[in-house]
Amino acid sequence: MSEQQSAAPILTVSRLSGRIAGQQVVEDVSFEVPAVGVTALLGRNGVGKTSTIKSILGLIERTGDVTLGGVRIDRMPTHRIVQQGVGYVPEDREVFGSLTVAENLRLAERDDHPRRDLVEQLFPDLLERRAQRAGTLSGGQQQMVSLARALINENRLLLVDEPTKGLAPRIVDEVATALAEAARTVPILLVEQNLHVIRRLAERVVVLSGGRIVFAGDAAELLDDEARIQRYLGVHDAADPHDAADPHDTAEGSTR
Ligand SMILES: Nc1ncnc2c1ncn2[C@@H]1O[C@H](COP(=O)(O)OP(=O)(O)OP(=O)(O)O)[C@@H](O)[C@H]1O
Repeated sequence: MSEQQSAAPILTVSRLSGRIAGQQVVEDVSFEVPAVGVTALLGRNGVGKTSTIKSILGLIERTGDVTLGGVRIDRMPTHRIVQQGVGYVPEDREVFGSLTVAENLRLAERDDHPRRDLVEQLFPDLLERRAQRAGTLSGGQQQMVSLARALINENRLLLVDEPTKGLAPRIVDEVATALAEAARTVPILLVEQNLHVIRRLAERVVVLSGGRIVFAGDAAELLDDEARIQRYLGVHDAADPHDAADPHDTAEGSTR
């Protein structure tokens, strides 16, 4: 077992279930996230990855035990979970489109000493675009804003949901590089479909299938097993590392 995996978990999820509009979307799921590195949460479309993240955050009705650094958070409202040090980068980015990049970042600042230097170092492009309205940024740039909003505070864990979805290959690489840098400062639970990105970033993977965890362990062990990848994810680990990406990186990232 690697040193990283032997570290005490930062997040423990035990018998977690989640419901949306009375329908069970997460069923009795248990897994751990180590206190260092990237853990990828994988599974076919619609299996409940986003709903698992939302259940952890209390964004949907849930039951089960969730502990952060040994402290139960499953009875807390979302804002208290965030105050405990859980950063969230949602699937649809959710930047404020009519506000500037700088305003988006300022609104996210929670700490007395926001980590502006880190954000500027990780995302120099955002520094140049600080006066630009976020709604006019490309999808990749909006993803950087969303990541920067989570990184500006000192968090104990980041929950990052499909950060490369719909981005062009070059932008996928940039987002992956930013995540790799971020992972040096904070553990990350990452929902991601792009196997190339998972291979690059994740030390550990947790796979959801049929409502259950069917694999939890070394990323390399799963990624080197073509038959299991096909069975669990329904995809090949294709030679073209970017085959999951949309060829267009447009300014269509969601805004509000
Ligand atoms: N707001 C909602 N109302 C009703 N059903 C929902 C809602 N959101 C999600 N679901 C259902 O919950 C199930 C799990 O969805 P979820 O988005 O968690 O899956 P996922 O694994 O993240 O999928 P994907 O990889 O496609 O993003 C799906 O069957 C989905 O249709």
